[in-house]
Amino acid sequence: MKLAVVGTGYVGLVTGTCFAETGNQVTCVDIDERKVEKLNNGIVPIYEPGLETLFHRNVEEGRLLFTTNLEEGIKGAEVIFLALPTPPGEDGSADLKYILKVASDLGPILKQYAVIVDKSTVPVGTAEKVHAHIADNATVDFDVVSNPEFLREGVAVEDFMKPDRVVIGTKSERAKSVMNKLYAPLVRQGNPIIFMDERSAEMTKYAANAFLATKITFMNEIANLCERAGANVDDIRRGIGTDSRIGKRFLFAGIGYGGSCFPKDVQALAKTAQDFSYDFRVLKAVMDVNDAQKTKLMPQILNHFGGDLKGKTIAVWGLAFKPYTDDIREAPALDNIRALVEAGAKVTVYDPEAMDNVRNMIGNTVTYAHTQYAALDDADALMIVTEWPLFRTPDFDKMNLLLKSKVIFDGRNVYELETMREQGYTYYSVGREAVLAPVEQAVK
Ligand SMILES: NC(=O)c1ccc[n+]([C@@H]2O[C@H](COP(=O)([O-])OP(=O)(O)OC[C@H]3O[C@@H](n4cnc5c(N)ncnc54)[C@H](O)[C@@H]3O)[C@@H](O)[C@H]2O)c1
Ligand SMILES: O=c1ccn([C@@H]2O[C@H](COP(=O)(O)OP(=O)(O)O[C@H]3O[C@H](CO)[C@@H](O)[C@H](O)[C@H]3O)[C@@H](O)[C@H]2O)c(=O)[nH]1
Repeated sequence: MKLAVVGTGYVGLVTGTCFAETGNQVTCVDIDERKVEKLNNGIVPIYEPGLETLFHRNVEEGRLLFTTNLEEGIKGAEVIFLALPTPPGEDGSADLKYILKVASDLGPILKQYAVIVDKSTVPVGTAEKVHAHIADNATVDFDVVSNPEFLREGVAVEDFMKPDRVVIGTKSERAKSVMNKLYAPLVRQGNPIIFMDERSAEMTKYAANAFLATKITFMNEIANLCERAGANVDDIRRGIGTDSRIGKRFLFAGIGYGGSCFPKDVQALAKTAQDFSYDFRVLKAVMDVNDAQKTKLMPQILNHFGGDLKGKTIAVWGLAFKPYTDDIREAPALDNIRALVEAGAKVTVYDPEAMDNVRNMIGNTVTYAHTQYAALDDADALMIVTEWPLFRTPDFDKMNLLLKSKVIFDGRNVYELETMREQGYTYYSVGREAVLAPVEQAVK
């Protein structure tokens, strides 16, 4: 099939590349000239395991093209995906200006029937608005379909190629048959295409993200209670995750969820509820708890150093909002760096992928280390914010030589308490007892 993807951000690039991989002819359109130039020069602007290989294969074989010209990009396309940003507006609602602008632009340049697909995360009623904006000046027949995307950054290619399910919102039989044909190679593993109306599809996406954010937040609250009650949240995770009604995934307590989706989508769903005069109390609590959770280690850090971080150096391992991505949108690392600097600390950071993005955002507020160990040189403590695999099995001998004092504040429960005891560390984590090094115990 001939496809167009408008917007070559995370979702657009993965959508375009993966559909090219399943044999379609794809043209991706973006208004960002520099991005399109990079893509045309073979540079993939995001870090996503597995994407580059697919990208290069499909570009070389001529199935994946990039342009800044919308009219040229959609020429002959049977399906046009809108993978455009929907950032939070001032009131928390999803800002539809990018989508509706492209919808208006599409009207006069559509030359034959096409299925226009909302791939972006958009509030209930958006498909109708997109339809109206295109219809304003269209001369041909078209359908607007809601097809929300559930991929996770870092495993986006796998999520896209082997989706748990594909949700398609449309009442048009013609559009259904086009979408069925397009997705057939991806759902052959037995995972379903679930058809529904547009509004339900739009709401499904927000319900999924809000549910997962709530699940994490619930565990974070259990963790906070565990610390007070002397229980271990990791044991509780194993204890409840084995119940198939609860499930093992997304039960990891830590210093809050971040990223480009959960924070904005929970907020947008709360705003939708407000628009329909519904008081969605659970969502308000989720946002509140997550805001506080992000810097929950700060009181312990301040307390450990006697209330003041002046003259102290704190090493931070991990900046991306989660491992396997360079994305720092709403990353808890940023909140913690701000809090550490405000408390007077000198901060040295290391992340395998996200350093350039942080440098572009906060410049020289912090020192950037070349390796995880260089970050520890002369530091008074280590803070772990993102659970990159290389932080899990470090060379403790090396660490012990570099750190000024053996203190770790771990926001992602990367180490076993026993390991920390054996290594002689003072170790604070989330939802588990604090481990105090022998010398610390003597002081207390
Ligand atoms: N990032 C994710 O993991 C993820 C997963 C599922 C769903 N989503 C949703 O998908 C949507 C896109 O997210 P993203 O992270 O890919 O966004 P992004 O901000 O990374 O990329 C959006 C792209 O759209 C381009 N653009 C803006 N206006 C344009 C126009 N008029 N014409 C052509 N291109 C234009 C931008 O230049 C940018 O490259 C959002 O609604 C998001 O909530 C994101
Ligand atoms: O047990 C867990 C799982 C995740 N997180 C945090 O939750 C955030 C989001 O993680 P994840 O969901 O893996 O990343 P995203 O790439 O943001 O993906 C989410 O948001 C996307 C955009 O809407 C959806 O498509 C995905 O299905 C949805 O998982 C990160 O900060 C994680 O550290 C936890 O704290 N504990």
